[in-house]
Amino acid sequence: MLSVENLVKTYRTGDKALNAVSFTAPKGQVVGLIGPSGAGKSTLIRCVNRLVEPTSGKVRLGDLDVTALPRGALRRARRRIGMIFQEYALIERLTVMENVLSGRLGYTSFWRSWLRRFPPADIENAFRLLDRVGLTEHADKRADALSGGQRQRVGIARALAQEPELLLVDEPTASLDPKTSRQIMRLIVEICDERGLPAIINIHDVALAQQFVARIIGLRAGAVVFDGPPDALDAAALTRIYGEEDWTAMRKAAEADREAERDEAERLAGLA
Ligand SMILES: Nc1ncnc2c1ncn2[C@@H]1O[C@H](COP(=O)(O)OP(=O)(O)OP(=O)(O)O)[C@@H](O)[C@H]1O
Repeated sequence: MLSVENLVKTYRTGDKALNAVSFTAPKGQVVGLIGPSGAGKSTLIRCVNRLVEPTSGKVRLGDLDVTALPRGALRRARRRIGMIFQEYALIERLTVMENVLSGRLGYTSFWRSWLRRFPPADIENAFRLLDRVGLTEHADKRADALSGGQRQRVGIARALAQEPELLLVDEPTASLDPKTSRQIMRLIVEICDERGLPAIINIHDVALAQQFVARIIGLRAGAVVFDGPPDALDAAALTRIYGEEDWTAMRKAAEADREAERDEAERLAGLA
């Protein structure tokens, strides 16, 4: 379980990015983090693994107080936290398999990893993960030969190779088309459910968050102004989070995407 208590981050510039943020995420729960630009979503994700040092407050992962760890222990603790990024952060010239195995680097001795000799158990596990994300036949391809959706699948498999107890996911679909975005969101949510992994997903696309995650946290100016299931995210809640905006237009765009996908499925069914 992840527990965030009264987290505050004030940057040196005086920007108060987080203002007493508190929530807990039990095992297997995927939390969609939404909010306007500058609301503090990235800061929150980065404070959880202390890529950004919180000014005050606590982050606990199980019985581990992440905020109290000295540097060395923090490095070990970060292995327990998998990250998935918008731009995938793959090593382009390495193969899919090598990228997945790089998730094991924190666990393997320097020389073994330098010689790229990973223990057989790690390699077997990497094959299982590639199978789970649907990339078995691409294991030997270079990362730069893959499509965006395939690259994000590698990013997911690499994060899972760490055997994390928490996933932090930063805009995983921002570079993907709507259909691939839905496939990636579905995959992340299914995997978290299978593994009992809690996750926080920073996501701009409200409709996509509503479609896939069980819980949404809305941030505005560093404070939690909504915390609930997707159904409770009505116009009033959206206005609390984003201010006065035209949500009807956004919803219509999402519905148009879904309709296009249904039409395409019907067309393909007709051809079969
Ligand atoms: N390194 C930094 N130094 C100073 N201020 C920062 C820094 N990073 C972020 N901020 C400020 O903190 C606030 C929150 O920023 P943050 O990037 O966390 O928001 P966000 O919700 O992730 O935005 P976006 O959706 O645009 O990525 C903003 O006012 C931003 O200007």
